[in-house]
Amino acid sequence: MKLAIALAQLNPIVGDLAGNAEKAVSARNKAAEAGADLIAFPELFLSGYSPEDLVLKPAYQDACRSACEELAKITADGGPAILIGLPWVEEGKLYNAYALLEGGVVAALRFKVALPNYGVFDEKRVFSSGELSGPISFKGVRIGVPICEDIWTDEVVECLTETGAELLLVPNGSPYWGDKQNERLNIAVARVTESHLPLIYLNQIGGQDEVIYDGASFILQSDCQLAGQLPSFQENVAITQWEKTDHGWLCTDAPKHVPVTGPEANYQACVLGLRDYVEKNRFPSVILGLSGGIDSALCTAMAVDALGAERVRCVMLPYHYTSKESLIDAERCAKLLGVQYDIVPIAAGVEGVESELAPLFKGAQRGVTEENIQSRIRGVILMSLSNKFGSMVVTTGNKSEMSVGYATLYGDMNGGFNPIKDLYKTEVYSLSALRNSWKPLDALGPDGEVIPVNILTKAPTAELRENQTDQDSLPPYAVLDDILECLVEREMRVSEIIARGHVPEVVHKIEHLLYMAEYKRRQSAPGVKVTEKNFGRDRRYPIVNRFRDRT
Ligand SMILES: Nc1ncnc2c1ncn2[C@@H]1O[C@H](COP(=O)(O)OP(=O)(O)OC[C@H]2O[C@@H]([n+]3cccc(C(=O)O)c3)[C@H](O)[C@@H]2O)[C@@H](O)[C@H]1O
Ligand SMILES: Nc1ncnc2c1ncn2[C@@H]1O[C@H](COP(=O)(O)OP(=O)(O)OP(=O)(O)O)[C@@H](O)[C@H]1O
Ligand SMILES: NC(=O)CC[C@H](N)C(=O)O
Repeated sequence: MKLAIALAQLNPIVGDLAGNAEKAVSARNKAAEAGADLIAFPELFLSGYSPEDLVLKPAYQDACRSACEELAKITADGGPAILIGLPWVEEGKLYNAYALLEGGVVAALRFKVALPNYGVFDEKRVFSSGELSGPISFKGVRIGVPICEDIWTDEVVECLTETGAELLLVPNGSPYWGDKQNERLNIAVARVTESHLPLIYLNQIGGQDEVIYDGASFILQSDCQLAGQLPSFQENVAITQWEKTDHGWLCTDAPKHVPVTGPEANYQACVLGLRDYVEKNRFPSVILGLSGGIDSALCTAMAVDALGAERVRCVMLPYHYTSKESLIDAERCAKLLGVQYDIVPIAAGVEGVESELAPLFKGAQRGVTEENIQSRIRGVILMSLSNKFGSMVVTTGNKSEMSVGYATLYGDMNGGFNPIKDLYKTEVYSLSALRNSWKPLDALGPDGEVIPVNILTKAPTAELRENQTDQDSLPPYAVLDDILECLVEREMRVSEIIARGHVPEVVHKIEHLLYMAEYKRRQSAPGVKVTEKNFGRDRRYPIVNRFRDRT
């Protein structure tokens, strides 16, 4: 017996039920042409993943069900059956469901059992857990459909194996972070080893607010050999061929792409996250302040790779402290990337604000307040351009700055989305160097050097006062980033961090700054998640917090 299964690794839009159904129909048409018996879509594909609290709305639940019943009708044509995820209400309970659409009707339904409730997930908040159940029968083949988290423990697959599953097809909404693909492979290998069943791991791609899905779907034979691999960060409808042998089902043909990993994957995640945020929110274009520094240069490169140079506008906003070097570097970067570049001096704005405040500030010392006025005037100018032309402001604070509050509220923190929010400054440097020698396949920007080398080699400075460098108030970024990674990602004790060789006062100071900046992060724009613990959905700390680790 043979079976052709199409795998639709596609990019849905949350709430766009008609658009997602249309994508499903067009993928099914392709699958039909290729002679597929069945086409499978990722977790909650019809509703878009993750719908969060939207899924609690009765009107949305009804709309999802209607869209599913409409989609089912097309399967009356005898073409490929459809496996698709959607929210489903049964006896007053809301489930994360996977449906088989066959012969014009919803022929079978299975409900997710294991609801993830950690990190970026809150599924216990919105869904009821399904009962353990057996496989779906399709053309006499018993297909087990554990849904995403259902394979992260052994219980669900054990039940499917005991109830006669011949093949496992796992629909996923599995978010990207650095080493995720390895973790997925380990989990999948464990389930295959226990069950002796081949496993199809089908993930979606795309950005949904701060969370990025990288696709990278794969197929394991029952002996754990990798039988197929779909691309990372790209839509793909793959046809896979299956044959029943004496030893069970064997995948005889499937595409074998090479998955993207490491820094290249982080860069692609940032580009995809920015592109989907802009496109899915229907912005015509984006605008950034280009300072001649590395953060705004990398963000501009990412924006051009995501949207094309014609949809990216940069503005240099010089003041007295802006060096000639910055002006040259910013202009050169804009030229290399081919973006519109304007210069709008901020002196008149800054001086206007300062002179109005002069009577009130009489006798007070000049300092950070005046530095922040520069940043805020830049923010006003960028937001004015945004209002006038509809372009979204891209904000550029990296994870090191966001950690210690090294950014001005209502100033350079203005903006709608931040592609580098989860990249430490040291990674901003390494990804900038990487982009000068490589670009993603689907990048819309130019090849070769796009970030002038001088931007990579000079000392970073906010240029808010004479001869300022970031290191005046912060330890070198290599030290800062190591301490932050220990505190944020690894939740290490201060004593353990000191034992790594860091100066105690510095570690205590960074810990203090990290807690003190929580209020800023709560008001910050969302940005792409690339680590296991981002600021936003992952790391949820209180703002009022007197705890300091003195153990
Ligand atoms: N817990 C809390 N909850 C709510 N609001 C709170 C608060 N604590 C302070 N605030 C408010 O926040 C204000 C202080 O925040 P803010 O006005 O941002 O100012 P602040 O954090 O004092 O200064 C900004 C810092 O960022 C640095 N910076 C600025 C611009 C660019 C860069 C760069 O290199 O990228 C660095 C700058 O050198 C300075 O160290 C206070 O005046 C108060 O109004
Ligand atoms: N002179 C300027 N012209 C245009 N935008 C600016 C200017 N100075 C700052 N900005 C904007 O404010 C952001 C914060 O910049 P700042 O120079 O203070 O520190 P930074 O975090 O080191 O960033 P960068 O590396 O881009 O300079 C910049 O990324 C940029 O978007
Ligand atoms: N949507 C899910 O259930 C995903 C959970 C799973 N642990 C993952 O991150 O891939």
